[in-house]
Amino acid sequence: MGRAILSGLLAPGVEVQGGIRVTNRSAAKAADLDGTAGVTAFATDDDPEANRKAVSGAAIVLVAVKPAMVPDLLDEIADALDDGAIVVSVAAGVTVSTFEKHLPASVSVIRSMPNTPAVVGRAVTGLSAGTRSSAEELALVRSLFETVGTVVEVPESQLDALSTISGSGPAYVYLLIEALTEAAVQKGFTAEQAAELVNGTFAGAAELLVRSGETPTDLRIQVTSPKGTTERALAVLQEADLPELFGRATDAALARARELAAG
Ligand SMILES: NC(=O)C1=CN([C@@H]2O[C@H](COP(=O)(O)OP(=O)(O)OC[C@H]3O[C@@H](n4cnc5c(N)ncnc54)[C@H](OP(=O)(O)O)[C@@H]3O)[C@@H](O)[C@H]2O)C=CC1
Ligand SMILES: O=C(O)[C@@H]1CCC=N1
Repeated sequence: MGRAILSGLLAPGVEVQGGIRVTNRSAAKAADLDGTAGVTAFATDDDPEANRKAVSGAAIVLVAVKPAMVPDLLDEIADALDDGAIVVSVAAGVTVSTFEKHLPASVSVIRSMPNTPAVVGRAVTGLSAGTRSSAEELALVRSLFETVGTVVEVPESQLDALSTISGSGPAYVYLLIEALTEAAVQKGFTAEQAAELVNGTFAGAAELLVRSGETPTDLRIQVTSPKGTTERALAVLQEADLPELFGRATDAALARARELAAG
C-alpha cells in the first residue's frame, strides 16, 4: 500500500517539497526504488537505523507496515521524529489512541484507509483526524491522498467500517470477476476470451456508472429486459440474498479490525 501511495506522489505534476525517503526491510526492494527521481530508499536489513534516519527531519511520516508491527515501529522511531511532524497511518484497525500513546505529544497523528486503485490514481481514501491534529494538518494530508484519488473524511469511529467497504472492496470486486470468468470458461470460452469478456464488462459497467451519473439500480434495470435472459440470471443470484451476504462479510471484516486494534 505504501508503494501505491508513492506512485501517486511520483505522478507527473505532483510536487513534493524536500523529496521522499522510503524504508523497508529488504535491501533488494530498497535498491529497486532508490534512484527513482526524488526518492531515497533505505533498508533496515542494511542499516538498523534506517527508519530513524528516514523520519528525522521529515514533515510527514507515512506508516504502512502490517498492523501488528505498528507499536514496535513507533517505539523505534518515536524519539527520532521532529517536533511538529505529522504521522499518517494506513494500518487497518490500529487506533489513533495507540499511535498517540507510542509517540511524543509534539507529533500529530492522522489515520487513513486507502485502497489499491491508488496505483492508477483511483483510490478512495477514508481520513480521520487525531486528537492532536489541526485542520491545516488534515488538509495537508488530504492533499497527499488526493494525488492518488478521492478522499472521504470521517470520524475515527467510522474508519474501521469504511475499511470493510472501500479498503477491502477491491477484493470483493475481483472475487466477482473471478467467479464470472470461471462461468465463462465453463461455457467453452478460452481463458483469454473469458478475461476479455469479463474484465471488459466490469470496466465498462463501472465507467458507465461514473459517466452517466445514473444509479446502479437504474442501470441494472436498463440491462434487464422484461421476460428476458438477464431477468432469469438475476432471479438465481438474488436467491443468495446478496445484501445479507455482504452484511455478514463486512461484519466479519469489522470484527477482525477490532481484533487488530486490540493487538
Ligand atoms: N493491501 C491493501 O489493500 C491495504 C493495506 N492497508 C494497510 O497497509 C499496511 C501494509 O499492508 P500491505 O501493503 O498489504 O502489506 P505489505 O506486506 O505488502 O507491505 C508492508 C511493507 O512494510 C515493510 N516493512 C515491514 N516491516 C518494516 C520495518 N520494520 N521497517 C520498515 N519497513 C517495514 C515491508 O518491507 P519488506 O517487504 O522489505 O519486509 C513492506 O514493504 C497494513 O497496515 C494494512 O492494514 C490499508 C489499506 C489497503
Ligand atoms: O486486508 C487488510 O487487512 C487490508 C485493510 C483493507 C484492505 N486490506
